[in-house]
Amino acid sequence: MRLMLHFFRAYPRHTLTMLLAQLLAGVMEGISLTALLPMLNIAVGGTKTSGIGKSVTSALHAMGIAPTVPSLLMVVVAGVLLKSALVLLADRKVGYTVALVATDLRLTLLRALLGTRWEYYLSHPMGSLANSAASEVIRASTAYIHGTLAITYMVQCFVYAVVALMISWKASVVAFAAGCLLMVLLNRLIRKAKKAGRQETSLMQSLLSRLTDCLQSVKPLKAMGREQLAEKMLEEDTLKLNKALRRQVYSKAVLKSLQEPFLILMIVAGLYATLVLWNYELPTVMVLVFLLVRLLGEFGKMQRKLQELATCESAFWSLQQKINDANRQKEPNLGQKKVELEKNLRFDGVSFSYGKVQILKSVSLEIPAGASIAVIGPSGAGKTTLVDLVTGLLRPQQGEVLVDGVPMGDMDVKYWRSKIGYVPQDTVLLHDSILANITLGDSGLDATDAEAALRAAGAWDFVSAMPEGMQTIVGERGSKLSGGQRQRIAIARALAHRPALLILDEATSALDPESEKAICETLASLRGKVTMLAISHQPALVKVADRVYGIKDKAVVLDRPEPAMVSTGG
Ligand SMILES: Nc1ncnc2c1ncn2[C@@H]1O[C@H](COP(=O)(O)OP(=O)(O)OP(=O)(O)O)[C@@H](O)[C@H]1O
Repeated sequence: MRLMLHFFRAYPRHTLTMLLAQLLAGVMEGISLTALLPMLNIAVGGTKTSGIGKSVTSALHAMGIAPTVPSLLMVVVAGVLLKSALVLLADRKVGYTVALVATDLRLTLLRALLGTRWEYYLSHPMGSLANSAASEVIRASTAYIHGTLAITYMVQCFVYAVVALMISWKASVVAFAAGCLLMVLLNRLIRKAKKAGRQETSLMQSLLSRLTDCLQSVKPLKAMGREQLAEKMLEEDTLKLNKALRRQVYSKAVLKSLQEPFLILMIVAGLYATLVLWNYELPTVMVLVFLLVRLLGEFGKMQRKLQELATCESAFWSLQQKINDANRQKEPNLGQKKVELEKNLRFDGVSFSYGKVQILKSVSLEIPAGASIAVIGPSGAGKTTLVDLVTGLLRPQQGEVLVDGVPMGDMDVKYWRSKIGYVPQDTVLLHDSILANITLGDSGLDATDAEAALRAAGAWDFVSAMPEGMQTIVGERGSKLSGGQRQRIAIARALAHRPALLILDEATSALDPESEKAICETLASLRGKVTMLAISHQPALVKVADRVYGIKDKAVVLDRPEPAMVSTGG
């Protein structure tokens, strides 16, 4: 029920309306039930009506209506109809709230995930995050339905209990004791379902993160005939998941099957007590038994809903933990200054370590605006790390990265990044049109901007030759294009918003010499129009650079051509 309190705080208006409608529906049903008593009394030719039944007949008298079988039946029917209308209102509110809960959870999760530091993505499996946005959100919002239904049945039980209490306190006390006994006996099954639900949550996370990894590398796996290894890995989690689901189904089935015999037992005991031990009149016995059946029936439903709530609850808390985790790792945007890269980009005594492993030590270098810079160095030397420091995805432990003299800490980093065009080594295109892959949904860019970017990237010839031109769908991860074509689209994407700095992170290393040569020519044509920072081992790309920096032993040295401009760390 902690979850329902949480929902109540988050959606007080929706939850209150729903509860109020349920309560009124319960009262309506209560009225129609109490009208049964005098009605049955009259029907069986009884002379006296006492207790709650008398209140109903008095109320009818006060309204100028004679308490006859038809008028009392009208009260019963009116009560039931009003109850149905109120239940409809409550159900509609629940449905809307569930959709709202799912939407809010998804948006909160997405905002939290997209706002985190870069390091967060390095340590969290993507499949598990995708699972949270898809299945955990559904399970968490379903928990709201189960929780509200459990409350609904609780309200109904309360109303039946009050009516029963007004008819016979003895019978009510016995029924209440029976309810408590049922609760204690079956609570174990609810705990079991909760445990199985937690297992389902963690197994789904593991399964989906493995599945994402496997699907991302399905080509090499298939090419090497190793897909059965992935299958084995996934099969293990799937079988464990099956076990957890079976445990859930089993505990649900046991709960359901135990409830019915208990109900029959209680009715038999109730009939015996009211007819034989307490000698109640037949109308009273009939109404009490009817109430008992309804009360225990609703009680059983409440338990089943509590059990389902327990199974889904873990998805909500897991989701909440991810949102809190991501928010704790929110990327700070401390500064306000907007930089354009009009003068230069500088590293001033920058040192960076991943944990205890130092990658760069006291690096100082300058990238003048408009220059084309290449950074070379052996694998693992720290080239990508250097680029991540330029984009502000990583922050140095010592020293400063400055743009036009403004330190990163004083900059509006998001604005700075909007001035960057970034082309990674492995371009992942969206399964969408070429146009959409270039504009990325930016409303400030249209087909003309995309065409200009495609021309600048040397991609216009092959795009315009396609039957559907820029509307051509590129396939999953751009699989319908060649590596060189994908890379040109990626360059066009990076150029479309007219960046001040174009970063190429090993952008040509996966290409054949022909495609590489063509791309280098494109990059040479951009020289002087945009500041370029290219990480590369490729001689072709190094040749088009004005300056080449080399990373060696954690330091950056000028490789060519102006050694005086660079100072290296010791
Ligand atoms: N998130 C990380 N956590 C810990 N160590 C890391 C992390 N990212 C990179 N490293 C380590 O930092 C070093 C530099 O990595 P980086 O990716 O910057 O090298 P690189 O010069 O770009 O290499 P390559 O040319 O192979 O891409 C490597 O030894 C790498 O193992």
